[in-house]
Amino acid sequence: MDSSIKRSLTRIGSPQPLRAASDTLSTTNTLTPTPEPSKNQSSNTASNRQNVRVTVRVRPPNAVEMSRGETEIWEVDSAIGKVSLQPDFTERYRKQMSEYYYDEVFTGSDNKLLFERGVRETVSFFGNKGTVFAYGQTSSGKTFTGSESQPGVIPQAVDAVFEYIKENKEKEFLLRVSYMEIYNETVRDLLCPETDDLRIHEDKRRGVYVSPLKEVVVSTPKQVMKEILKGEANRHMSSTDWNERSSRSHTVFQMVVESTAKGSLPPRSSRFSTLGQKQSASVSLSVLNLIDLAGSEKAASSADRRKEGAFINKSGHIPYRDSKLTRILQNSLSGNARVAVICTISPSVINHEESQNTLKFASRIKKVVTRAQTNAVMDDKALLQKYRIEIEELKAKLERTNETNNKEKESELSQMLQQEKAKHEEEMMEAQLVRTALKERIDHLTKLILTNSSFSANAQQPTATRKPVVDHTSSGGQVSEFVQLESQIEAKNVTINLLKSDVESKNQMINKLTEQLKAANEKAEKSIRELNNRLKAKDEELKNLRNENRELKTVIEEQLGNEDDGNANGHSRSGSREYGELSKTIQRQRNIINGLEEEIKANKLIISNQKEMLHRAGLSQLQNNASTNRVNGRRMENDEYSTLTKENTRGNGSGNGKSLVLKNHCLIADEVILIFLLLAFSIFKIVD
Ligand SMILES: Nc1ncnc2c1ncn2[C@@H]1O[C@H](COP(=O)(O)OP(=O)(O)OP(=O)(O)O)[C@@H](O)[C@H]1O
Repeated sequence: MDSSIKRSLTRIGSPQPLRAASDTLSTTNTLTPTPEPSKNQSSNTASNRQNVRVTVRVRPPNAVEMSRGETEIWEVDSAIGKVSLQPDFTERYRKQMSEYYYDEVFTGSDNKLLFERGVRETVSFFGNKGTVFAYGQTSSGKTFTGSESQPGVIPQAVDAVFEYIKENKEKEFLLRVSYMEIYNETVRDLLCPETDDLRIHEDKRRGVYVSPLKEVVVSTPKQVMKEILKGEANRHMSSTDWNERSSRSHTVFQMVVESTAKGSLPPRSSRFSTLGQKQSASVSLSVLNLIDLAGSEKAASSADRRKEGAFINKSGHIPYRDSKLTRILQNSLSGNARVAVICTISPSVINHEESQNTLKFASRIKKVVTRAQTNAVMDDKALLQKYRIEIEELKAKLERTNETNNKEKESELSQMLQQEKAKHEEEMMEAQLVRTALKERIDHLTKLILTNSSFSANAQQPTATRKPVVDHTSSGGQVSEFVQLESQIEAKNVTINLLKSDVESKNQMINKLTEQLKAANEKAEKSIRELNNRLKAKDEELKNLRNENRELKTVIEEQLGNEDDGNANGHSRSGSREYGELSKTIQRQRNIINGLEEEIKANKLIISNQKEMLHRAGLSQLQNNASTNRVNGRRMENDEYSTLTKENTRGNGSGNGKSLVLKNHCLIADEVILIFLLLAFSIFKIVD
């Protein structure tokens, strides 16, 4: 357990307030000294009069004390509750008291025994207020007594509360915890340090209380310890020197236990009387205070600390009448409260004076009698009741809401159900329609598609007499027909896809051939153009020669006419020579013309041959396309292909995949033919 937690619940101030405490105690109305302190006095008194239970523990010598060889000066007799000076020291300290009696005295380290004998009764006294103090000088063993390690008093006290709750099955409980610090007369909320201005209030019902103070509802011991840790952390954060501060501040950790008999809350209907006055259930409040009082032993070290110590002295007096702590603890120290004080002392001679002061304080406080009364409250502020009432009210509200809404909900629900039903029926109808439409469509498609695979088998049968694919005579048959049709459609789709890919490859091939044909056509056109040009040139040449011939002929004829005249005039010889030359020239030209004509003829023949070649090349390609239809390695029979072609050309317009394929084939073939026709036409045009 964190030492800070231990401190928070075990640290109690030094013996210095004792003198004042005894003075104050004797003057209080609620806390009155008993005449004879004796062992177990509390249990010997009347049942409603309880002493403050005082336990004294003399711790064993610690390692330092032993190493120094310090002498132990105190003796303990647990059987009679006596703490006394060793006989060797009675003379030395003769001015001091030499023996004291308490409810319980201990030495050693048994925290369990100490709790059982010294504290449990106070903690378990439900219906009242219990306050546990630890008191002693520094290093006397307060932390050890309170710590978790053994475990100490604090965890055992918390466990005891929960044990009690567990055992009391006929009751219901609500636990809330708070943690506050009083430093320089200012109250701080350690569970909510940001809260300012915490004030002490008092009213007849609740007595003295601090507000606004955060109270955390807890349900396990672990949660309680967690809140203690949280509070300690806040205490640390608010101090630059925690040790110093802790010796000057008081802390009060408070557990409020609300309890009521199960089912004791009046029913909702009877909570209001006929006069309209609200009735309350009886809720018992138990309060357990775990107090860490400021120490004062360190304050004597300087003037300032003395001043501080004086303040603490003033605060440390029971009942702290004029201080905040006094007021806060007023309820817990008044008549119906139980107080357990654990005083710790060192065994060492060196601490003799401090130990004497502690023992004196313990003696005086032992004389205080508190009047224990059952703290039954009729308190609307009790959380348990508030929660119960809230739960009841919420239940009632829920009931009312249920009642008023039930009919509406019912009609809403039935309306919704009807709407759902109608919607469902509509959907069913739609589904049926879709199903029928699908079936019709499947039938239709099946008829169309089946033609491909069953053509060969049913080719000779008229469509009307073809065998049905499935038996439609039973509903089971319809389902299987449906399945069959679907599988057939699937198969057709596969075929269609294959055909499509085949068409694609064919298209590619045709494109390639078209490219080749185009190139060949261009080449042929070029050579034809060249030949044409040459023919034109020859024609021109021929034409010129003919003209020349004609002119020569005219000249010859003229000359022949002149020769006749010349013979008469003596020029016949020279005339016949010119004639002979002209004749030769004409002959030569005739030969040239003949040659040219031969050449033209030969060229025309070449052109004609080229046209024929191109034409044949186109046709043979087309034939190849038609005869080498292959689908994924499956050669398609020519008759099948032609059947498909025929089917396609019949043009049923159904839009099925196969028809498209066939159309595609025909289109391609048509394109090729058209190309060749255009080619041929252009060639002929050129030639012509
Ligand atoms: N009953 C005991 N049995 C064994 N050891 C003890 C006992 N009481 C105290 N001690 C040891 O003595 C030393 C001082 O005790 P502790 O820290 O509890 O004193 P304290 O009163 O809390 O001191 P402070 O006021 O300075 O915090 C510790 O080492 C502790 O373990």
